[in-house]
Amino acid sequence: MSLFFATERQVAIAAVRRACGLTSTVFNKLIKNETLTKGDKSPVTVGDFSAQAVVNTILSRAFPDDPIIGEEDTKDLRGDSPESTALRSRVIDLATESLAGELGLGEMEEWGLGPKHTHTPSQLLDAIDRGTYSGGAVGRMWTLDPIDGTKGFLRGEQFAVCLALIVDAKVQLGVIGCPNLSQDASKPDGPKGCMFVAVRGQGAEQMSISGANPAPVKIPVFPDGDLNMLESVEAAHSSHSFNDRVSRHLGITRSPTRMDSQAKYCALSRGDGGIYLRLPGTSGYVEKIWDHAPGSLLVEEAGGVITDARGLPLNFGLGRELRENHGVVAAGKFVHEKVLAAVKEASEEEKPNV
Ligand SMILES: Nc1ncnc2c1ncn2[C@@H]1O[C@H](COP(=O)(O)O)[C@@H](O)[C@H]1OP(=O)(O)O
Ligand SMILES: [Mg+2]
Ligand SMILES: [Mg+2]
Ligand SMILES: [Mg+2]
Repeated sequence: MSLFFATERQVAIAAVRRACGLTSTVFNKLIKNETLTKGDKSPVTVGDFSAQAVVNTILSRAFPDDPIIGEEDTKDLRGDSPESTALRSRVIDLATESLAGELGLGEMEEWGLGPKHTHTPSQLLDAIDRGTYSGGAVGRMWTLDPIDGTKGFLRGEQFAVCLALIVDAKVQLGVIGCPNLSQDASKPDGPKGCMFVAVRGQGAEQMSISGANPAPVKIPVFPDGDLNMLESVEAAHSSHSFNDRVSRHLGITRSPTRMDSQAKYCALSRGDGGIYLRLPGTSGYVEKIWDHAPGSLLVEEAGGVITDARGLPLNFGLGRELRENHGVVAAGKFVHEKVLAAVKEASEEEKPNV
């Protein structure tokens, strides 16, 4: 096997693993005033901020020249109000505790990481703000969603820690940690917590969050009548009624599986759902690159196809947003074209969706 991106893969797995551990700690201890509502009305918790501090600290030590496009920034943490001060100190404590753990990376010492190294509060806040890079079509850059599906996280349902390496607008590596996803889809009450790792040209695999039981994932060929749709829980994030219409065109009778976050891409990659469809609602929200970069590579490396609703490739080279894309259609390679045709038919019936 080619060893392209071997170090990046190892570091990204270690960083996502650490952040997954942190999110579980936060969930068990989250108190009411540790959640804020951002300008776009979406929630953000101490978990989102501290997970971004941890992942960005690890990435910046291992790859000091790589810029990072992360979802969060410290605007709400740097103020002097009692709320900001309390939030800031919780974020710093959580990140400090998480970074003090063993990372299992050979170069840890050399990079100034691991149990022997401390990080000052201002270094941790600056690490969060390493995520403010504006992106673009040229060069290496990481993109991070420290908690994708914050609403799912708060409900105790699906969420994901999502990290990808983009080089010249192409996703080369993607790691998604899903602490609440069943390791075996056929045993929903069995052990939970999986990580999905994809490297371009090297395939996709699932493992436990600790790295145990790695196994390749592949989208199966679904017999007709066995397909089903994966979609958001939040109706405001994508149109459920449009998906129903597409399902009718495809003759799908099974009810959709609703799940928060990029866990949907993970489910698709292992055949736990045949189609992921995400058409914009009416709010004018533009999708962000960190919400699709690792998931898109996972789907491709698992043998699937991903485009927008018009059949165009997702363009990760236009900055922080997928500005020129319209929705997302992901499915196995034998199904994708049929889904696009059904989306077209459905949208002709239901302007103004596409
Ligand atoms: N109005 C919106 N429309 C679409 N997606 C949104 C909107 N607000 C937030 N999101 C983002 O959509 C993703 C989750 O959607 P879903 O779970 O439905 O797939 C998350 O990345 C979430 O951000 P966040 O990372 O803050 O949770
Ligand atoms: Mg958010
Ligand atoms: Mg997020
Ligand atoms: Mg997100």
